Amino acid sequence: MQHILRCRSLWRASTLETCFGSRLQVYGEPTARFASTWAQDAEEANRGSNGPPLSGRVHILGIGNVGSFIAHSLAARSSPPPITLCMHNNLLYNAYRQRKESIAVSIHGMDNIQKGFDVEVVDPNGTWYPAPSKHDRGPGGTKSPFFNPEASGPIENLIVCTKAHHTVLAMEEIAHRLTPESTVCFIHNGMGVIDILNQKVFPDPETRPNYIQGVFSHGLTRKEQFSIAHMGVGTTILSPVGHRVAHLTGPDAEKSWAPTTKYLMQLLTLTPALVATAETPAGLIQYQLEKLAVNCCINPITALGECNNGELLYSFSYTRVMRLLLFEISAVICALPELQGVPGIEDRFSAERLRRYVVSIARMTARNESSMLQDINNRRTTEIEYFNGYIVRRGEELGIKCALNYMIKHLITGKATALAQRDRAEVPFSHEDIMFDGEEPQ
Ligand SMILES: CC(C)(CO)C(=O)C(=O)O
Repeated sequence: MQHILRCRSLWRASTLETCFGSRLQVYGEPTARFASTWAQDAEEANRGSNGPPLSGRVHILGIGNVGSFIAHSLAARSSPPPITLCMHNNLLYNAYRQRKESIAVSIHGMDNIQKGFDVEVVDPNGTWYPAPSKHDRGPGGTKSPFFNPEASGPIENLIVCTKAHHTVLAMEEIAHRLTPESTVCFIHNGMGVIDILNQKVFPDPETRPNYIQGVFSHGLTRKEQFSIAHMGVGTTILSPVGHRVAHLTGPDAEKSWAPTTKYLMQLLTLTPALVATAETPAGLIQYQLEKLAVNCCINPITALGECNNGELLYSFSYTRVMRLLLFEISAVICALPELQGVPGIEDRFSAERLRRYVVSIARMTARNESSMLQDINNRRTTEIEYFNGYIVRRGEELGIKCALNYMIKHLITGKATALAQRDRAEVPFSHEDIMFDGEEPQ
């Protein structure tokens, strides 16, 4: 019998299966889609539209751990699309040049290096310029991309991996290059960013780009700038979201997507290293809320207690605090208007089920320092406004008082402020921190 691989639609019964497991089936002939290149995918996504052909280029903004991993994963495909890394200053670009214009991901201690990315850098006036490649610069060539006379043009596909609190600022710098035909895929922890973005950057629904939102759960740690270690295989759950997306499932939903959205969904779900799957908007929000509950408990308690994730499980006091926070979180989630009518919500988001979920994640990541503990220790802004702050805001809308989440939010902001004040009195400002973290100290 001849065994040939054939693909299914982007939609899957369960996002817990892995990308390969679900997508490859032993059937008949290989379909064009599975065997296709990015260029064929771009052509297929554009079929039937009156617009110009798609270039298939993917821009990535926010080249931290997640952004580097996504850029690396796309470049490692058998058919890598053209990729542009968008850098927010010259220091970051120089750091990239020092890394020989490559991104390294280490898996089980073995570095896999990917090259061939294009780069654009924004100047202090907000104009983006393509950085000259190694070949264009020549020996001893110019160090600054700003010498390039040609400003960069419109963007078709943008993946934004900045942290929640940087996203609006970062988008303000690039919004003029996005059109209603563009698609922006947001991947960050926390919730509520798109609402703020719509208020501040894209108030007019007609001119706003299309959005995809992702929930990312791969375990990554940073070795150096543009060099990360992949510690645990997770998933990337994706769904087009926003006012243009029909709340349907299956091929009917795909028909309502813009060509760039179809292309980006196709490209990401067919990038093996991402283990990416397509969900409905209602499905995605449930994954986001589960992750939010984890982040509302593990992140602030470990940041206040200065302990790793596993240590939370061996303290009666910390587990009490977690339980009490989860009562409020569960009450808010179960009352959210966007979830009303979705079957099983009260069971999935009961305080007890969320507690078991949080405990399982704390156990799986026992030796990790949470991202909030790292942010606090490195004097970076925390994501608290988009974790417990989001619960408090949604609770206020629904008439549910979340006093404990409010208190936790202020304990974190208070701690960050006190540490910043202490540092200002004691430690001189260092330019190296900006260069290597890509983030300004608070
Ligand atoms: C799940 C958790 C808490 C793992 O450390 C995380 O996502 C984070 O640190 O932000």
